[in-house]
Amino acid sequence: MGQDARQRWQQRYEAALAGGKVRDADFTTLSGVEVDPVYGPADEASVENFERIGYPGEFPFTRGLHATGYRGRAWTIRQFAGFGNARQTNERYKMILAEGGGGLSVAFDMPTLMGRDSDDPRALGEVGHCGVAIDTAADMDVLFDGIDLEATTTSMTISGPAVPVFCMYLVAAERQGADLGKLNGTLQTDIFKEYIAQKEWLFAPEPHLRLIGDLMEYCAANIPAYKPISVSGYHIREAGSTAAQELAYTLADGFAYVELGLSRGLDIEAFAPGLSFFFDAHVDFFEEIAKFRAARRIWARWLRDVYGAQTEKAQQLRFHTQTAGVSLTAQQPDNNITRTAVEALAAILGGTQSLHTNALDEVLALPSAKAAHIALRTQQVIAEETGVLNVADPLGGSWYVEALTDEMERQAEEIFTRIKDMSADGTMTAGILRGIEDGWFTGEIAEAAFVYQRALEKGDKKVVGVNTLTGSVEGEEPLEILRVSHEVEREQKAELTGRRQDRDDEAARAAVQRMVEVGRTEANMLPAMLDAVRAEATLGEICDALRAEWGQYTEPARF
Ligand SMILES: C[C@H](C(=O)O)C(=O)SCCNC(=O)CCNC(=O)[C@H](O)C(C)(C)COP(=O)(O)OP(=O)(O)OC[C@H]1O[C@@H](n2cnc3c(N)ncnc32)[C@H](O)[C@@H]1OP(=O)(O)O
Repeated sequence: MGQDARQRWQQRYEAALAGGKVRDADFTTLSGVEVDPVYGPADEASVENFERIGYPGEFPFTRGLHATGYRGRAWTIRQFAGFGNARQTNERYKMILAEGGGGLSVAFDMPTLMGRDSDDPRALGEVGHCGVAIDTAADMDVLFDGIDLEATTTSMTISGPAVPVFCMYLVAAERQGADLGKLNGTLQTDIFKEYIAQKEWLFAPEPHLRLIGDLMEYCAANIPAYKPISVSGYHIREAGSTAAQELAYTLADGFAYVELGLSRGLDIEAFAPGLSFFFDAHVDFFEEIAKFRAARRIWARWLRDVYGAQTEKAQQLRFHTQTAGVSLTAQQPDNNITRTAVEALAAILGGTQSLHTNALDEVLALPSAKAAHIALRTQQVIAEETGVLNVADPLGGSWYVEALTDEMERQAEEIFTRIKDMSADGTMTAGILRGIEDGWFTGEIAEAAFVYQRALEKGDKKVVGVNTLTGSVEGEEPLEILRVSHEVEREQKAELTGRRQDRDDEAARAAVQRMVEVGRTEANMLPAMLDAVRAEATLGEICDALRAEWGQYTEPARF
């Protein structure tokens, strides 16, 4: 790379400028000082292994994906939201978009996340509580009523029943008259992290991975901009892992999806850009920034050197970030605004593409409208007032941040080796599946959580309001909590009964049966699943049919 990395960056930047890809905005400090779009060493040769750092927009992307950084485009403000029924959530989305939110992010309720209908006895008491209840494509129509799906990028956080829910989304877009090939958005789909940390699975890994393979194939062929998998470290971290474990397990899961795509004969240049990532931004500011920078570098290196991706688009790690829910405290909850702001800043300085900031009351309940508003404004204050959009990777070259980035990478590589050592056939996939079966991941995470908890109890690590500076704060008012009425459940069940009555029942059942039959062949299941959804088959009916066919997953017991 040598001395001319800066020149290559300059050419890229100028090309972007000439192409109108740099926003027309004020890029000076508050006091009016002109600042460059990026900074680097005067003499690249004087920095050991400078090519591991480089410039933004160039392999290995340690300093970011784009030569222009946030001067080209700021991160997407994507607030995760959903509660009650589709109508209530639609109103919240319209509020988010009207207030400057850049994209949507759907939170589903627990029955939906588990592939159960709202009238399933197991859903009792849960309908609409931790997210929105979606039973059929008609609910999706209401969820996105008045929101142009072709023009809005939407993320859907669902993994077990991701594929049928995605089919409902496509059908809703189809009914809006959207060109499906132009849709852009993200589906979580990451089943590995369910087995490792979150535990919202439906079937055993094997049939599940087949379905995910079908989804990858379908999207790469038909909806090129869509990201069918959001490989998620967030839940691994929230379960108690360290930053390096979060990084390594997540990237290893990502490698396994690459292996899945390759095993299906898909073109890595076409499907790798559809793998996006989702990380936690915890409260240790510098460690988190280092983690994000290391993530980009490791991914680019492995995609190029191990899996043979040639194009930059296929080597680039794109990620969404959510501030750390586990860092929030029920004690002195107003302090959560401060924690969230610091964590958001870490994500931004780490070069995130998309960001959710938690509401101060999320430790207690779903966000109230006021708390959701403050969380949104937190991102906007950072974006509009602090100057962070002016300079790409402003901490690049900091001795501390570079050393910590190297350390994150070293630890992650060590973990990859341990996972590979568990693999019977040398693939990352076999190592991960073995680690899941043996409870290795859950054991490692539990151990890390234990070490941190002990440090908290000894007072080596501190949390304000919890183990230091405790007690009530003068003038603090009790929080107003959002409560979802049980009425929602009654209404949603009545709605579902009505839909079952209105549809051609025979046609819906036959379509589900056809989908099951396609599943017995090697053909892609998505077209048949789409037909079932068009016939208003419910999520529970589709998932039950697949559960009956493939069996349910039970976690191996571990003591
Ligand atoms: C905890 C909770 C739970 O479990 O309960 C959860 O899981 S919540 C989980 C919630 N999950 C999420 O919200 C996941 C969100 N994920 C995403 O939005 C995506 O996967 C993402 C991370 C790739 C971000 O996508 P995005 O569309 O918002 O942002 P992008 O950065 O891709 O930007 C959009 C377009 O602008 C382009 N672009 C961006 N910046 C620049 C620049 N400086 N110069 C030139 N072009 C640029 C990109 O290449 C892209 O174009 P082009 O498209 O042409 O390349």
